[in-house]
Amino acid sequence: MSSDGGSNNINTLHKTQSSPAIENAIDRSAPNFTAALEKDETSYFDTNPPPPELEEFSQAAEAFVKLHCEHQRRVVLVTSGGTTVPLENQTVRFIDNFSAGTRGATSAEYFLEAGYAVIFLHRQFSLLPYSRHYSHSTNCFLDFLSEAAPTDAGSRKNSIVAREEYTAKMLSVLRKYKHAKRENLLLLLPFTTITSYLFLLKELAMKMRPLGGKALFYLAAAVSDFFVPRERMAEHKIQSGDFAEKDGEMELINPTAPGAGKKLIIDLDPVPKFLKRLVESWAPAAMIVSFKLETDSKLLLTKCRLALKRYSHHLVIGNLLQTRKYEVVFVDPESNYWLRLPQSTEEENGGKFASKQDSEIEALIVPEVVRRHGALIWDVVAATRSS
Ligand SMILES: CC(C)(COP(=O)(O)O)[C@@H](O)C(=O)NCCC(=O)N[C@@H](CSSC[C@H](N)C(=O)O)C(=O)O
Repeated sequence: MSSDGGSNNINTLHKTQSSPAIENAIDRSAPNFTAALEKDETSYFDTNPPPPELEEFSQAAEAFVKLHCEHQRRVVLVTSGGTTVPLENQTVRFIDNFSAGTRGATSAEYFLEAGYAVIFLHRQFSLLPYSRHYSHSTNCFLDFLSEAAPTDAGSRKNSIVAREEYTAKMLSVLRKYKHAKRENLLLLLPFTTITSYLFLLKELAMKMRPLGGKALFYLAAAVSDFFVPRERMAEHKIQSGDFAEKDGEMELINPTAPGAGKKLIIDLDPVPKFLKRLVESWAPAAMIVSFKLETDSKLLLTKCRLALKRYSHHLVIGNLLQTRKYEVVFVDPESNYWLRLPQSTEEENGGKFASKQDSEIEALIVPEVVRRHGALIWDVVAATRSS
């Protein structure tokens, strides 16, 4: 990947998808993306620093799991938002993975309504359950308030109705949020970098072991596939020119030499594919659901099936970047089928324009995941009774 003055803009990439730049972007000589083995796990966690908050979050998760074990409650770890790949140790630049956090935050609300306790491992400052309705919203609540009292009766009535509708919805969200906090049903744990995410995912999985089959992993976070190993990480901000000390001052070397405004060539290593370690070692009794994000519809099903084969977990939910808000595909070892929101049109709504979809796709996704999790728990109970 190079950033040489914008020649890699989206249009150029789209027209020349098979350009040399794209072909050479990935080192095909390296072995294919294989699932991480125990040695990869040891190597990664021994050579990368844990996040400073690891111990604090581990203790919070342990207390949270203990409380819900006592209540025989199911606990879901929802991961949400994108992980970053820092380019410098004192980070000024980083590579980010796309995710607003809508999938995770919305799903967490539906899991809470289904009676789960939720550990919400999320990208810092991304959308959160309940506050998502207002925190990043484009239709700011201030738009519903007017500085001056409306003059005519009609405007007065519309303004009151709008305020009442808005207040009613806000009260409903507020009551659910307050209940979740009062009953300690929602634990919010933030991450930023890919390394922090992986340390926390492993630690939380270990802390969730007492739940046995009542633990569910719902991996909606957009996880980096590449990173800069510590030994190749620049300590300070990467400079576009070279500097040297002269008479106690730092001076720019050859400011006019060719290549003075140098290209930035980034050399990334693949992130070990830890999903296999989660399935086999970190959370062997839990149900594990991962999401697969693609932009090319021709690839989606194949990539979902490849993930299932590679990681041997229970379910992959596939989605396309451009349609992720209203359709997903459930892929398990036996079958695959689509869940789609009804697409409302102006006519169907009696001429009253409705948004492209009338509800949230998570209202379909989460109940189906909950059903499958219940069936899995029952299978284990039945097997235990018959043995
Ligand atoms: C990110 C979105 C699309 C939601 O978007 P927002 O609502 O805006 O937040 C989510 O639905 C999704 O596909 N999440 C998963 C995306 C992802 O990175 N999936 C990985 C697989 S799961 S991460 C697995 C990890 N790399 C490993 O193998 O260890 C992939 O597609 O490759």
